[in-house]
Amino acid sequence: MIPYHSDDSVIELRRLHRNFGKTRAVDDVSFSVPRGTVFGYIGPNGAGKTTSMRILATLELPTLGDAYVDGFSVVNDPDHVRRRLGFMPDAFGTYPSVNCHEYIDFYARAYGLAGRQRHQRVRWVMDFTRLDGIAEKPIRGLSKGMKQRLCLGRALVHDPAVLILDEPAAGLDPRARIELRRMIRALAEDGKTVLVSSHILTELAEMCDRVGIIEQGRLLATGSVDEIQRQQRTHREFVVRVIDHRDTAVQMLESNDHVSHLIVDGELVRFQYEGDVTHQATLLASLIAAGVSVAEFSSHARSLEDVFMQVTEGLVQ
Ligand SMILES: Nc1ncnc2c1ncn2[C@@H]1O[C@H](COP(=O)(O)OP(=O)(O)OP(=O)(O)O)[C@@H](O)[C@H]1O
Repeated sequence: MIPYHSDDSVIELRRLHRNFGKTRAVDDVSFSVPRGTVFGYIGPNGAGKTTSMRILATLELPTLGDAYVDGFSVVNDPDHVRRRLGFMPDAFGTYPSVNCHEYIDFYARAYGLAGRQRHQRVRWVMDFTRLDGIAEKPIRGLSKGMKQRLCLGRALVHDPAVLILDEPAAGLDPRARIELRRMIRALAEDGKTVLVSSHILTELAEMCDRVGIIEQGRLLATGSVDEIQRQQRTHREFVVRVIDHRDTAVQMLESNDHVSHLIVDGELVRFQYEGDVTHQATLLASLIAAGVSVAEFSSHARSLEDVFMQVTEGLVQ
């Protein structure tokens, strides 16, 4: 079978749909991930991340559309896909009395590795994921961070070109999260292509080259974290402190086409403003010309969490 490649994309979702009864778990999602890059798949609970990842891992079939891993279709060539892909699910099936080394070795055998090649690969995985210090420890005694490293090790054992990691940082302490980020970046620098999910944008921001934000099955925005932040900057948050003629100020702001989400909080009037700096200057001048006493007129850049909240309110659709 000749693989399909539209460009240098190693992961590609093309108009992917997956329905469960009336639930549109994945609703017309398309994006691609170039070789050697990390793509963050971000969305709230129930957004459709796991379903898309399970389709890529050939554990679920799409209702419509297709997805490609290294050019091979998950629908038509699942065997080729499986050989190229390591999947780290969000739930970890445990074998409590098996130790870490036995677990990784078992998966190496399951992937058909034998003899010296298996020995070397298991050693590499144990070293890379820092499991070698706890090689003899039974799985039942592992911390959450150790279990996540073991699960990542399992996904790496057959040296796949593509990694699909479903919420790998969930429940990790800050140190374990930093270690995970380093490992994922090292894998990308080694040429692997990574799709990693989370419901927290800040958790992924530093490790991802690009991110996609998904909600209710629909992809709302894609781009680098900077690009997404810049797209949202047109909606800046403003705070105006009005010490006299507040009602006039509110009336003027409410009738301004660039103003939305206005909240009055004592002397403070907060709102979102969609307009460039010239419009902002005109707005301030017109408030003062109307006799409003403005003691403060300020805007602030939105945090990543604000951006996420705004995107997932559907403002970008
Ligand atoms: N096997 C299934 N049968 C019925 N509905 C399902 C099934 N799998 C997922 N869903 C539904 O599809 C939607 C998307 O779920 P999915 O698990 O893909 O979201 P998610 O973004 O991974 O969420 P979370 O962060 O909570 O894991 C949800 O409404 C979920 O209830």
